[in-house]
Amino acid sequence: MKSLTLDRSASKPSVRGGRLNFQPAAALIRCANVTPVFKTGHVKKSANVHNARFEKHFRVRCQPAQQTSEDAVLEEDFDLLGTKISELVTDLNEELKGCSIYIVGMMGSGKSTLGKMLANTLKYTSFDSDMMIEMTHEKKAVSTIFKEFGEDYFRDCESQVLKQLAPYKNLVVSTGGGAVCRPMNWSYMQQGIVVWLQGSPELLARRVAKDGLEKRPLLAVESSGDDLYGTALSKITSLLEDRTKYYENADVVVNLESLSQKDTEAGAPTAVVMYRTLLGVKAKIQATKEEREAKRNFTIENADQLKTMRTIQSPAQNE
Ligand SMILES: Nc1ncnc2c1ncn2[C@@H]1O[C@H](COP(=O)(O)OP(=O)(O)OP(=O)(O)O)[C@@H](O)[C@H]1O
Ligand SMILES: O=C(O)C1=C[C@@H](O)[C@@H](O)[C@H](O)C1
Repeated sequence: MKSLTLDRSASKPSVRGGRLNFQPAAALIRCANVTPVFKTGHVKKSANVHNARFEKHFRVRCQPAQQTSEDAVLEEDFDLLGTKISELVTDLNEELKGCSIYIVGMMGSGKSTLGKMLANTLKYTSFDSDMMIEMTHEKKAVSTIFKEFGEDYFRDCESQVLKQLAPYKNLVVSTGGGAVCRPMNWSYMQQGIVVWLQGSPELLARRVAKDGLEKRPLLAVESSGDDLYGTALSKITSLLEDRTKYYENADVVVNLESLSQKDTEAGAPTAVVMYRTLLGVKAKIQATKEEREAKRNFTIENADQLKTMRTIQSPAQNE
């Protein structure tokens, strides 16, 4: 299989056979001074990695970060919101044990914005996969990389970045909107807790239209005339239809809509989104613990239960 070698000094990335090499991203990670759970290369698995893999098979799917009537109050009262967030963070710092958080969602859902705030709050290190790809490509923008090298190449870079981040703890990683579409990327992201920022196409389109579509190559291609909102809305609607099945694999779903009249257009403020995220992460950890406990305490209580269980025959029985 051909692989990419990205060289900081090369004007164009080269493609050659052999092992994948993505040194520039590794350098960025080293600069951030974060510690890996295990070293890449000779994989010496620590107990934490083993646990992460173990839990992957017993995931509690899509823990929704429920909105409550209290949310509306918190959107109006940021002092109270700050207190609630501090309380949650104190609890979570104990329970997370450094488990990384991966943020997924469509363009404009606020992954980069939330990622920085969340990392700051949890005292984690924030990484933005789009930004890492840009920094390792002579500071070429994502849209330029799409134009010069194509989407497939960009997706390979994205997978490489996620692969390199996977062994590390204490990270908040804001992923690219399309990262969820490659199954391999899930094996990297599921080393941590995956949070989906879910917003309506209308909300997302309003946000990206406000930014302009140029820096989002999948929207810019389709851009027609001055109706940025209409262009964004139709493309986002169709992308979301294709991608929802992938986003639904997330551990936590956070609704971006606002409950307050004044934020209806823009969506819930980032601090509120962070509060919902922390609540969802806490619920996910709790649900995983309960699930594990239930498996540990599993007992056969009556004969009916046996009918629904698969049995494995020993070789002697087969003879
Ligand atoms: N909670 C929020 N309320 C209002 N606007 C927001 C909020 N969060 C982000 N935005 C705005 O939405 C736009 C997109 O945000 P951001 O770049 O963080 O999203 P993203 O999910 O990382 O997007 P992309 O995948 O396209 O890079 C920005 O203009 C940002 O300022
Ligand atoms: O939704 C997508 O496919 C993308 C989202 C951005 O974050 C970038 O990763 C890129 O523009 C592609």
